[in-house]
This record gives sequence, C-alpha cells and structure tokens, in this order.
Amino acid sequence: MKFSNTYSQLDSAFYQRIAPTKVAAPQLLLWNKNLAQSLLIDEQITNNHNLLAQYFSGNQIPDGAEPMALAYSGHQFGHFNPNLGDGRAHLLGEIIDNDNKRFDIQLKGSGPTQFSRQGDGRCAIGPAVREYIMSEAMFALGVPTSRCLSVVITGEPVYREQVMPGAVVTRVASSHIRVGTFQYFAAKGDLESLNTLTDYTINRHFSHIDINAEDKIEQFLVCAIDKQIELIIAWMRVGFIHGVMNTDNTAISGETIDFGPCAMMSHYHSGTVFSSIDKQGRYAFGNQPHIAQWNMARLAECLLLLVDSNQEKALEKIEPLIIAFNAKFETAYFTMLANKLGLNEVAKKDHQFINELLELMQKQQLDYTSTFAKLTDSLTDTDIQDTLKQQLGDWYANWLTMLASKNQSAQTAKTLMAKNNPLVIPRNHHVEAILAEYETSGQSTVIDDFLEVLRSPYEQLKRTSQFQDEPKDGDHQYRTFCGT
Ligand SMILES: Nc1ncnc2c1ncn2[C@@H]1O[C@H](COP(=O)(O)OP(=O)(O)OP(=O)(O)O)[C@@H](O)[C@H]1O
Ligand SMILES: [Mg+2]
Repeated sequence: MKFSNTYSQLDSAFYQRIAPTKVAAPQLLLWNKNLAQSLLIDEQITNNHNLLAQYFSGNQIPDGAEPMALAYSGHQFGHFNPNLGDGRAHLLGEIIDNDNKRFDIQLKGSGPTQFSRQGDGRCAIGPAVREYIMSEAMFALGVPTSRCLSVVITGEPVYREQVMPGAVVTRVASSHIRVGTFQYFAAKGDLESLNTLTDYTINRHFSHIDINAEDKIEQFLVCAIDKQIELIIAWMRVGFIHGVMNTDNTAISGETIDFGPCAMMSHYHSGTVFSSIDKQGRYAFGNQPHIAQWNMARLAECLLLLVDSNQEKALEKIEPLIIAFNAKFETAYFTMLANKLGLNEVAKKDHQFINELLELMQKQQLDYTSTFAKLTDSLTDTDIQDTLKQQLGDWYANWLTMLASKNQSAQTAKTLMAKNNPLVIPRNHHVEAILAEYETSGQSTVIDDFLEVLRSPYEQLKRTSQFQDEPKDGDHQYRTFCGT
C-alpha cells in the first residue's frame, strides 16, 4: 500500500493525530478485491487475510499511514452543532489509484477520538455490512459514492439497544471534506484556515479552477453546487433516500457518504421517509433537492467571508449562485426522468406529462423500480404492454405516441431506458433479510451472493430474479435507524 498523504500536511487545526484503539480478535469478513486492485494494493497483502484484519481493524498501522480524526461541524436536522468531527473514524491516509485519482482510506468504528463526545468510538456489525452493501450497490448503479474496502469483525461487543458484535468498516472516498468542515472554521472565525481549506479543496477536487483567479470562490461554489445537483439527480433516478442529509454528511466531492439510515423507495411517493428520527420528513425522497440547496447555502455562508470584506457586496455575488440551483436542478431532473422514459431530451411543455406519470404512480402505489423496468420491457413485450395499459391508461398510450413522434428507433429508446432503469436495487427487505441470515449463519457467502447481483444492476443474471420482488407491504412499516 503506497500512501501519499496531503491532508496531514495541513496544520493541526484540521485534525487530531490519533491512533485507532486496538481490538481483541480482528477477523476479516468482507474484502473488496476489485477496489483493492484499483488502489494498487499488493496481491501479497490482499492474499494475507490475517494481515488485512490487522491493518483494517486498526491494530497495525501500515507503513506510510498517518492516522488522524478530522475536525468538522454540522447542521443536524437544521440545528448547528459546532463540535462534531470523526468521533469513531480514523483517516489512515491517501492512495493514488490506477487512474491517477486520489482517495482517502478511512477506518470507521476504530475507537474514540477527541471528537467522540458520549460515543464509544465503535460501530456494530449490522451497520458496517449495510454500508458495504449499499455503497457497492450505489457504485454499480452509477451513483457518485464513497465505497468500502473491507469489514473486519473486532471480536469485541458493542453496546447499543442490544449487545452486538463490533466491526470496523474501511471507507474509500475522494475526500472527507464536508460542508461541515468549512463550517468548523467559519464558526470559529478562523479565516486563515478557511482560506487554506478552500485552496486545498480546489486543488484536490476542482483543479481546473485557477487558484489566483479573483472569482475563484464563486467558481468553487458553482462546482460544489453542480456536484450536489448531479448527486441528488442520481439518487432520485434509482429511488435512493439518504435519510440524514445533515451538512456534516454532505461531501464537497459530491459523493454519497454516511449510509446510516438510508433506504430505497418502493412505492413511488415523494414524501417517503424511513428514518425513525426524521419525524418531520425533512429528508423525505422529494425534499432532497431542497435540502441539498439549503446545505449549499450553508456552504455559501462560510465562503461569504472570503469573497469580500464587505458582506453586502459578497452576498450580491454569492446569492444568485444559490438561487440558480433551482433552475439548474429542474432541467437536470426532467432530463433524467426523460431518459428513464427513453427520451433524449425534454421540452418544458412536456414536464407536466412526466409529472402525470409520477402522480399516477403515487396514487396507485406503484413500485418505482418495477414500473420503469416494465416500461422498458413493454417496448418489446406485448403482455407487459397490456398490464401497463391497464395501470396507466391514456398516459401509457400517449407515451408510446410521444416516443414514435421522436426521430429515434424503438431500439434507441430501449437502450437509453435500459441504461437508466435498474433491474435490481438493494431493496430494503432483502438487505434486512441478508443481514439477518448472516447474523444467524455467520457465513459471508450470503452477502457475496447478494453483492454479485447488485454489482450488475442493469443485467438479468441467473440470480437477479431472487432479489427483484417488491416488498409485500410496499415497505410502509419499514424503519431505519442511525447506525451508531
Ligand atoms: N459510536 C460513536 N462514537 C463516537 N462518535 C460517534 C459515534 N457514532 C457517531 N458519532 C459521531 O457523531 C456524529 C454524527 O454521526 P453520524 O452518524 O452522522 O456519522 P458517522 O456515521 O459516525 O460517520 P460518517 O459521517 O463519517 O459516515 C459524528 O461526529 C460521528 O463521528
Ligand atoms: Mg455522519
């Protein structure tokens, strides 16, 4: 493993240097071979499961790693908490992959840090495996996301509502710079660190921006906003509900991070919420764009201080960028839905037509994934056409007419739809069943079989049909919990 660390070169205000706390009996449960290969991790290490368990539990620090817990703040459900930070995670360092991209390698559940507050610094096995499964699924679905390299069982109990086996999950992400990282320094009024962080972030994520440009802050904010728009569009394309879009869980890279209470939508309803603590539906499926914009406004507030010492002037420059989110999002959103319907582009006058489908789906409690998959198949399957005619009535006939009126073949439409409409997603009831099955049997093969299917979500593999069924109650009773 070849570390090439840059965050550790920032000054000590950015982190606490601290080693993970050793665990009793580390044992490798999951290892992401493909990801390890792309990170150019030696075969010799990869084949040595004992060594992997040592490294990725935090018991042994690999050469070149510089473990640290990062400082950050965050708005949690709208309330600002200045003191968050990695309370149970250790960044080991950065690795350049085979594509010349830089990635953070971070242990989560690896022991307390100065940011732990009341927490034990640990992670239970269930949430660790869930994060591994969900992030692999999201990656294969084509959604920007952090990934997991491994899950190691610690051999120690963690005390939650019940006693659970402990685990350390290793996360790989383009970086762990969050909106909350900017808030941490802005809240302290530490402009020097805020400046350093901004330049560091630009260099790391948006290196096309000229660091000496007078409007570099505005350019940076536009890039960060565009990444969030891309992210939320990708989530909504596959029916993902993050569940805890706090500013400390919003990565500036635009990757999905923190899979705590996330879930997949079954029946289409814009108000779908699964998280047990999200009583007001702040992070409901259809509210995600609004929250992403709100989070970007929090980032913008931090940046105001750097744009102009005259805050009114700064606001004049920054505010329009936040307002522009809405129009940009709308265009991207309807293009995404048009693609799901086999249309390359969409005119504003057709937005209503697309909304009508969503309204029909909502009214009739239709499954989001299955409906789009059926629409795709219906282009070549008359039985499915009949079903959809019954379910969607005139809308379905109008859609076929619309497709025919475009200058494109049915095959072109079908290809576009097949790329945008997954056949299989990590449905909540299957994720839960796999976790329960693993808990009973202790065999990781059940997880591997599930992952094999999830890694090819646009292909019908031999086992795909095992995981395509809709939940019997449409997941109306399903609840998720912050996996601390
Ligand atoms: N068991 C724990 N011990 C110590 N700190 C914790 C624990 N669980 C969560 N925290 C801290 O509480 C805050 C909010 O937790 P949250 O669940 O959003 O993040 P997380 O899942 O721990 O980490 P991440 O956002 O990096 O995926 C973070 O500062 C986190 O480090
Ligand atoms: Mg978090």
